[in-house]
This record gives sequence, structure tokens and C-alpha cells, in this order.
Amino acid sequence: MTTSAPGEQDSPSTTGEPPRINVGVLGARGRMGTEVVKAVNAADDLELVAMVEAGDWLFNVADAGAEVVVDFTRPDVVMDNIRFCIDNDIHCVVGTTGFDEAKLATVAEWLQPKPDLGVIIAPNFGIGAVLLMRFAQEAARFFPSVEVVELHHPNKVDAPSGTAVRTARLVAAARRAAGLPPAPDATTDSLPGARGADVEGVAVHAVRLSGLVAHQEVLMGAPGETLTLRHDSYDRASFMPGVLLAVREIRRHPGLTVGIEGLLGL
Ligand SMILES: NC(=O)C1=CN([C@@H]2O[C@H](COP(=O)(O)OP(=O)(O)OC[C@H]3O[C@@H](n4cnc5c(N)ncnc54)[C@H](O)[C@@H]3O)[C@@H](O)[C@H]2O)C=CC1
Ligand SMILES: O=C(O)C1=N[C@H](C(=O)O)C[C@H](O)C1
Repeated sequence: MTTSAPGEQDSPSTTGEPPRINVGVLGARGRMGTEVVKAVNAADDLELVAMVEAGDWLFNVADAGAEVVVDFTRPDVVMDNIRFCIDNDIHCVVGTTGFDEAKLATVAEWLQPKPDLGVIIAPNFGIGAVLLMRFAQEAARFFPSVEVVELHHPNKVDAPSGTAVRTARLVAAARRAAGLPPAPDATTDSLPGARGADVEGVAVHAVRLSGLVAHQEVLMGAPGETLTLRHDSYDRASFMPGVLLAVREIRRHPGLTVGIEGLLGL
């Protein structure tokens, strides 16, 4: 087991302020986990009580008294982590990607016997990215053509991004609701993959490039015009306001919440 010593902490409040929320971070030494540790340590109302990495004993978070766990690990381990948190009555804020409808249904089922417990799963905690998804949903019904392009750093483990898949699903649902036919496309691929992945009829393309962090474009087209919606995360600090909002709000949102739109009042 590697170390799980928490970072610098403020002393507990003696001024009658509400008690701080005890937070554990899973994937604490990863790209996102490192940023979450910094953000929690910098927040007066939160206390970092556990940092857990691959190979660590997950019971560290329970033993340390974590009330909320933040998970930025890997798609292949996140379900086990959520199960552990639910079994141990710990709220769970999940940024790790890789959730399909079946996995979300499983988490909802696990939560059923624990009506006071919350799990928030969001493919993107960036406020701009959440707004981009909303704008894309709004615009979708006006354009016969739509494609999603996500662009990320080359160490990302999954493709397409969780955000791109969710964006495509939301856009596809808006198109269905408006009664739009499939996007026009007379192309026959001469190489498999040339037209990207098909997510409910929306083409999704994944770019991996050194120098990038996390970026997404939604391209929409109609005769004689196009609309391009683009969001750029240049720094992982961009995800922290959303993560901290979820940590602070989760006790007021029992059950499964997908995305942070509701927490933002959208
Ligand atoms: N929802 C959002 O806003 C965002 C989501 N992500 C997602 O978060 C996930 C992590 O991304 P990165 O931090 O870039 O990856 P990373 O590879 O830098 O970090 C993952 C960390 O998790 C650790 N880990 C692996 N298995 C573990 C386990 N069983 N228990 C505890 N720790 C474990 C790894 O050792 C590593 O340090 C990915 O799914 C990514 O797509 C990334 C950025 C923003
Ligand atoms: O791995 C990343 O970096 C990111 N992952 C999330 C995703 O897959 O959507 C969110 C953001 O795009 C950064």
C-alpha cells in the first residue's frame, strides 16, 4: 500500500460555523485527483481526510471518516469504488467516465436501500462544458446536420470522451423530439472509422494531440450556414468549481444525479 497521508489542513472551526465536510479522494495522485486535493485543501469548509491511489486499501476512506468521496480513477475500477462507498454510507462524486445506461441503472439500484445517500456522476464538471451541452441541445432542432469533435491530451485512456458521448445523446434526443430525419450523408467510408463513431445517429470524432487538455466542438449545418459551438479547458482548474459544488451539495441530493446541470439551476 502506498501512502495515503492527507495534505495540509486547517484546524477545526471553534467559531460556531457549520462543521467542515470530510472528503476522501480516489485517484488522488492522478491528473485530476492532484487538482482535487489542491482544491479541497484550499477550501475552508472542506477537510481532506484520505487520499487513495491504485493498490491502496479502500477502507482508508471509511476509516478516516470520509462523508463524501471524489472519484477520478479509471472506467474499469469506478463501479467497484461506487459500490464500496454505498456499502459504507459515503456520498460519492464521480468524474470518472465510461458510464452507459446499464451502469447508471446498476448504481441507481444499489442506492435504493439507502434513501439518504447520494451519487453524482458527471462526465464533465467544467461550467463551460455543461453550458455547451445545453446550447447544443437548444440548437439541435434547427440544423439537419450535426457532428461532435472532441480533442484531448494523448494520455487519455478512453475514446470518445464521456462528455462527447453525453453531448451526442442529448443532441440525438432533441433531434428525435423535433422529428428530424437522420443527418444527410451520402458518404461510403473507404477506411473504417473515417466517419467517426456513431452515437445514436450523431457522428463523434476523437482527436488526441500533445499540448491539448480537454476541448469539444459541436458542428451544426443547414443549407448556406453552419454553427460551431466550442469549449476549451486549458487547465484542470476549470473543473474544480463544479467538483466543489457537487461535494457541497451532494447531501441535499440523495439518489443518483447524472450531470451537474441541476446543481447549477439549469
Ligand atoms: N468529469 C470531469 O469533469 C472529468 C473527468 N475526467 C475523467 O477522470 C478520469 C481520470 O482522469 P485523469 O485524472 O486524467 O487520469 P489519471 O490516469 O491521471 O488518474 C487516474 C488515477 O487513478 C488511479 N487509480 C487507478 N485505479 C485506482 C483505484 N482502484 N483506486 C484508486 N485510484 C486508482 C491511478 O493510479 C491514477 O493516479 C478519466 O475517466 C477522465 O476521463 C477527467 C477530467 C475531467
Ligand atoms: O480525460 C480527460 O481529460 C477528460 N475526461 C472527461 C471526458 O471524457 O469527457 C472530461 C473532459 O473532457 C476531460
